[in-house]
Amino acid sequence: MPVLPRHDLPFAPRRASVGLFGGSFDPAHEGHVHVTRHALQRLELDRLWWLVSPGNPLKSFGPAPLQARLTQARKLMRHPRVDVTPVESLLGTRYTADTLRALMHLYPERRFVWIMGADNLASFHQWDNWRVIMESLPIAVVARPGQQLRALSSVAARRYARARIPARSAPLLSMAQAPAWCFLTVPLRDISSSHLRAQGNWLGTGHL
Ligand SMILES: Nc1ncnc2c1ncn2[C@@H]1O[C@H](COP(=O)(O)OP(=O)(O)OP(=O)(O)O)[C@@H](O)[C@H]1O
Ligand SMILES: O=C(O)c1ccc[n+]([C@@H]2O[C@H](COP(=O)([O-])O)[C@@H](O)[C@H]2O)c1
Repeated sequence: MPVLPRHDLPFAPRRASVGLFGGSFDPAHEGHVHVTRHALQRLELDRLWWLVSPGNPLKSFGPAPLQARLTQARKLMRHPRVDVTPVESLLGTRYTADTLRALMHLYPERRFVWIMGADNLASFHQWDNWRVIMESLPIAVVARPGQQLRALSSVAARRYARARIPARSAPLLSMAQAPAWCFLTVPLRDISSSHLRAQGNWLGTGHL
């Protein structure tokens, strides 16, 4: 994996709360934007970074080229507090646990929160070092159509049931000691990258 110059890493002031929203974004869509806007607001975040992944380690097929996904995602996600970044390429990491360890080392005193859709909580126990992730930083899980039951009955949700905080306390999540997680019920958006790819709307060129 190419390791790019680290001076391209995003900025966050010390003590800032920063949401980390990892994904393939192949392509990015309105569902991602929707999650981002709700997370910024409900978690009262100072910044939110999209971590456009070199490739999900659990997916057998590779995504479109990173540069094309970044270009398309940056056109779609425009917000003064959001950065769309290839952090994992810059750091040379692929697994989330490694990425988080590197970010926490590079950005001391920031309050990171991991953000993911409910489908990812359902399969979270298959991630590399998932318990280390759970115990490293607070996590916000955002509702996704058809995923609520799977997510809330998942291995991770059950194992960390006592670490769940109520949604009304979401503004406190970035200050909570891990393990701590919260399920955010938001208006549902039934949209996915796989659906857009199946429709042939995304050719992986950076344009939709
Ligand atoms: N419509 C949506 N509602 C809530 N969360 C979503 C939605 N779409 C994507 N996410 C979340 O965004 C993150 C990145 O997702 P990803 O880039 O894989 O998009 P996707 O639509 O799930 O892609 P694919 O269909 O290829 O699996 C994941 O945490 C995922 O759960
Ligand atoms: O670290 C892992 O084992 C791992 C396994 C599956 C997914 N992830 C991360 O989860 C995020 C969402 O992935 P995806 O492909 O569903 O968009 C993205 O940042 C991936 O790198 C991480």
